[in-house]
Order: sequence, then C-alpha cells, then structure tokens
Amino acid sequence: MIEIRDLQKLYDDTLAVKNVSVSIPAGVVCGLVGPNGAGKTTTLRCLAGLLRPTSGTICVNGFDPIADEIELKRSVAYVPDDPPLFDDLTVGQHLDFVARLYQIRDHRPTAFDLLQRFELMPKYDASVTSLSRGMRQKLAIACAYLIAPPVLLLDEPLTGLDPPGIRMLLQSVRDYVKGGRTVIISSHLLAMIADVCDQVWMMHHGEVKYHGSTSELRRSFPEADSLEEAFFAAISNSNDLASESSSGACSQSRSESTSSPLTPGESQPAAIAPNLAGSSSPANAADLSAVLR
Ligand SMILES: Nc1ncnc2c1ncn2[C@@H]1O[C@H](COP(=O)(O)OP(=O)(O)OP(=O)(O)O)[C@@H](O)[C@H]1O
Repeated sequence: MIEIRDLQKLYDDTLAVKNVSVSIPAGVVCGLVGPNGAGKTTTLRCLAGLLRPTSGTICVNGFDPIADEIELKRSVAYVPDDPPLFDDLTVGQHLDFVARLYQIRDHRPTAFDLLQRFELMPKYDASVTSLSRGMRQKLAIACAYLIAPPVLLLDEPLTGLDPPGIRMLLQSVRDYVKGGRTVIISSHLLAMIADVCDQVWMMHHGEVKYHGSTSELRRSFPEADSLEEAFFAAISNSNDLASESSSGACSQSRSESTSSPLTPGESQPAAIAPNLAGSSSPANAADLSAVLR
C-alpha cells in the first residue's frame, strides 16, 4: 500500500515533482509513465527513501520513508535503470550477499530458480564486470525478488532487455503481486507495460496527468483497440471520468486495502477513481500522446 499526499521535490530552482497525490493499494501493478524529465525517477526515489521530499507526505506499507528508514528498507526494493553492482563480486556472490544482508535463510534454491528464470545461470561464477547491460539489470531485479519486499519499485526495467527478457520480466511482475505485494514499474512506453498493469499513473512536467485503474479505462472506452488508445481517449474526454483519486490518512487507506486486496484470479484492483488533474483539454492529450508514442 502506497499513499502519497501533496508531494513536492525541488532541486535548487527546479520543481521536479509538484503536488503529487496518489494511492496504490496492495496487490497491484501500477505503470508509471511519462516523458523524459516528467519526475518519475524523483518520485520513485522519494518513495524509496533515497531522496527527502521538499514537502508532502509519503506512506509506504505503513512507513514514512524518512522517519522509518530501517522499516522502510525492509519493505521496499528500488531497482534503478542502471543498477549499481559490486565489481568485486560474481553473480552468485551478489545473491549470497543480499541474502546475508537481509538475513534470508536457505536462499540458494530460490536464488538458483531466479537465476534460471533470468537466464543468468551460465554466468553464476562470472564477475559482474563481464555482464551486459541487460544482464546487470536482470541480476539487480533477481536480487530484489530474493528479498521479496511488499513493495517493489522498478525504474525503467525494460530499457536494456531483449524481447524474451521483457516478456519474462513482465510475467514475473504479474506473478509477484499475486500474494498481495505492490509493484510500480516506470516506462516511457505505456504500450510496453499495458498488459500487466492494474493501474496507470501518468506524469508530465512533475504533475500527475492521470491516475486510475486500467479496467475502468477499458470499461469506459470499449471501442478503444488498446489500453493506450483508451488512455488517450480518457485524457481528451476527462468529463466522462471526472473524479479525484481517493484521499485520506495513510492508516485509513491501508485498512481499506487490506480488507479488499487483489487475490489470484481477480482481474480488478480495489476501486480507484481516476485522477485527471491537469489533463482536461484535448490539446493537452495530443501533447501527451506525442511524447508517449
Ligand atoms: N539531481 C538533480 N539535480 C537537479 N535537477 C534534477 C536532478 N535530478 C533530476 N532533476 C530534474 O528533475 C526533473 C525530473 O527528473 P526525473 O529524473 O525525475 O525525470 P524522469 O521522468 O525520471 O525522466 P527520465 O524518463 O528521463 O528518466 C527534470 O527536470 C530533471 O532535470
């Protein structure tokens, strides 16, 4: 469960994130999309406790990323698009190290399964300096899966992956949330991640342009051939979907989400009203369409 209220992040004189308010329940894959500089990475880094917000509040799995630093680190894994790995360690040693750090007992069978799934087993004894960019990304994601935190933040995870790797990763994300965990996956391309997302969260110039459930989008625009088409129809037709995203205290929303988590087999996340702040004009929709395609 993630609850963000009025989040702002200022770097010197650049307001990278402006008044962002979003709720993401447990058991959901949320696709965070937007063009370069939209504020995606800044927001994810605030959620992971790696950046201190300038103002606003964040609650991740019941914890404030800054005030509850240790608890947060047990609850969240953040995988950046260019993950920092330890040059002195091999692939296998990375998983051993993570297991030791997070006190994961008997981790080897799970670690081997993950390496098989990510096709890294042949590199088990290889130094990470010999890995390709995509392999590095896969290893970092495998480490995150080994920790298995309630919240996983994947920043542009598809960038370095080949098509089979993308397919496997997206399938693994779907599997990951089945037990009630939450994943945010950021991407420039909605079409790439649409199939696995329960929610779409669109940012542009630091602001939320849309946040809502994909099932609602599809229901609202049955004539659309794809989620992407429905998404742009929604942005250019916000009167049809005009209601703000749910708000309230983190603890209240947390109990709401635990009472109705997504369970395997269910296709619809807990009801989330779309938030179309700042996205009401067709001109704006065309603008967003241009940058996302
Ligand atoms: N360390 C920093 N110092 C100053 N400005 C920054 C810093 N990091 C990001 N910014 C600025 O904040 C804004 C948002 O950047 P951010 O990296 O969050 O966007 P993004 O949506 O992740 O972009 P991309 O898709 O290109 O990775 C941009 O204007 C960027 O120039």
